[in-house]
Amino acid sequence: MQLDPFAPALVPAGEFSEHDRASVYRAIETRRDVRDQFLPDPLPDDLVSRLLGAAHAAPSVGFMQPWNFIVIRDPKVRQAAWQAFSRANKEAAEMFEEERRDMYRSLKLEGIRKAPLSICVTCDPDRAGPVVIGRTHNPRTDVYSTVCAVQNLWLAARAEGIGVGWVSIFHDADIRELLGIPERIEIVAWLCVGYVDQLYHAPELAVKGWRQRLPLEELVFCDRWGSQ
Ligand SMILES: Cc1cc2c(cc1C)N(C[C@H](O)[C@H](O)[C@H](O)COP(=O)(O)O)c1[nH]c(=O)[nH]c(=O)c1N2
Repeated sequence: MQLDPFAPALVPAGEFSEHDRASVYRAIETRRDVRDQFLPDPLPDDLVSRLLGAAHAAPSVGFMQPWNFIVIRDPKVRQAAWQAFSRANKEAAEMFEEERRDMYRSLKLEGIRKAPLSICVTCDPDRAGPVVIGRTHNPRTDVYSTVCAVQNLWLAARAEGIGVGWVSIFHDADIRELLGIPERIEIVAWLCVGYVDQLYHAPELAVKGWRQRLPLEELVFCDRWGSQ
């Protein structure tokens, strides 16, 4: 898309009404990682386009826009992804200390088959050539940018009544093979996406006693690492 050369480059920032502002914070505060609450209703194409548009509006290093979105509806592909998850999840359980293992196994950590749609988000490190503004001294900023796209999608989905669940318990090679992703492309996220009518009031891992939200004051330093 070409920019209109006659349009003013700077426009008034505009104000958010109190209601607008509250809506943004409400989306942020009530966004949840969804695993089991997905409804089977299919997502209309225009809705999916809006979510992808929100993702594509994310900031990116040097305006690199390194993302791709693989939209997966085929139940056979989702079934195969679930099998890959199951294999990795069995291995994952073994990595936790014995006292935590049973609890880990009791957690639901994906909604791959229940959600009618999955979106695999990838990062192309070569999208903007070998030298990119802002990435010259930290090559990982391409992935950071892609994660910003995921978060935009997640928040837009919340406002649309759509739940999103991020699944990362996979062997990279399994997903690469399943979706035909070339080696040079980085797999960033597998997102389960679907309508929801109920959400946990707090992170499910907190509700289930796995881990609680940390006090913000402990995470904020003044002027120097460790100084509060
Ligand atoms: C990079 C990354 C990877 C994962 C996640 C998140 C992120 C950011 N989360 C979701 C995670 O558990 C969740 O965000 C936290 O527990 C906080 O809960 P809310 O997102 O606030 O509901 C997640 N959840 C899950 O059930 N299975 C998973 O494999 C993953 N993987």
